Amino acid sequence: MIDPALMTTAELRQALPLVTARDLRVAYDGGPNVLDGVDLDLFPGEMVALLGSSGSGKSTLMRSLTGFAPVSGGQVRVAGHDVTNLRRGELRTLRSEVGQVFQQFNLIPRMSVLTNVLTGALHSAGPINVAYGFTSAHRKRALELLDRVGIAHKAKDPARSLSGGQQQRVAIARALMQQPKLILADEPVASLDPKLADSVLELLREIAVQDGIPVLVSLHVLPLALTHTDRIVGLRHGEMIVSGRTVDLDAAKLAPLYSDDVDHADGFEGYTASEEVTPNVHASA
Ligand SMILES: Nc1ncnc2c1ncn2[C@@H]1O[C@H](COP(=O)(O)OP(=O)(O)OP(=O)(O)O)[C@@H](O)[C@H]1O
Repeated sequence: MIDPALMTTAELRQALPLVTARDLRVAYDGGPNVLDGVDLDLFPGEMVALLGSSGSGKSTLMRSLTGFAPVSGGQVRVAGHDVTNLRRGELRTLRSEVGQVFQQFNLIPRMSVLTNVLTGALHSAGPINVAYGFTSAHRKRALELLDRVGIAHKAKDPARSLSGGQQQRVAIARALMQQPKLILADEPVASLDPKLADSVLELLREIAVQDGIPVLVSLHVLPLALTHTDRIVGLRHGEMIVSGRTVDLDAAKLAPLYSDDVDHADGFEGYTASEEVTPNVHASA
């Protein structure tokens, strides 16, 4: 290991996790733990897949990182915030620092693409008039981000007129508008065909690397996780039973995540990491 005293500030920043969860437990309404002793580190610049069958706790884990889950034990730190013990007003700051991308894009359909991206600024700017309250600097930045995600030419179009892949790019630009320290993407490609899914995940990975932030992405399609991420963590019944570098993992090593999931179990038969698409696995997305 390199002596920390010899590292530059930038190197130190890369080496420190932006997110740490230790022995994290979550229980809804006094029920059983749906997350049970989860440990997680997320480092700047890496794209990490979160896998697990339906109900294993993927969304709950993401919600725990933004203070939306009823944590019953353990610790969570995100970008310097102690999420389980936030000071007054700190929750808003935390949420403004975490960009979120969802399966259904969550755009305002009748508003323009540009306005949708601008709404990303509301997290830090507070309640301002959506139509007239943005500064020219906001608009300039939103247009730059649309250019970055490849759809600046659609800026004036209503969001509803865009394809699914384009809408997800708008949602990513909106998340970037927050200048996030972390991006959480909850099944961001589950509504897209495989080719668009590849391109959206490539974009997210590029952002992780170029902006030096962690991107945590939950996925249902194993080949996508094996192709597009640096690390994979996997939940089963709320416990993290897989955690490793993607290059060290394959479908066989990930199979225990889905051992009681009939759809995925079928999808593993004859699957190797080099196959681009496993129909049964895709069918369940
Ligand atoms: N608001 C809630 N109230 C009570 N139980 C909940 C709530 N949200 C989730 N759960 C339960 O917590 C467990 C984990 O759910 P979660 O949505 O985190 O799983 P998931 O892995 O994201 O599933 P999926 O892949 O289907 O989205 C499930 O048993 C679910 O029923």
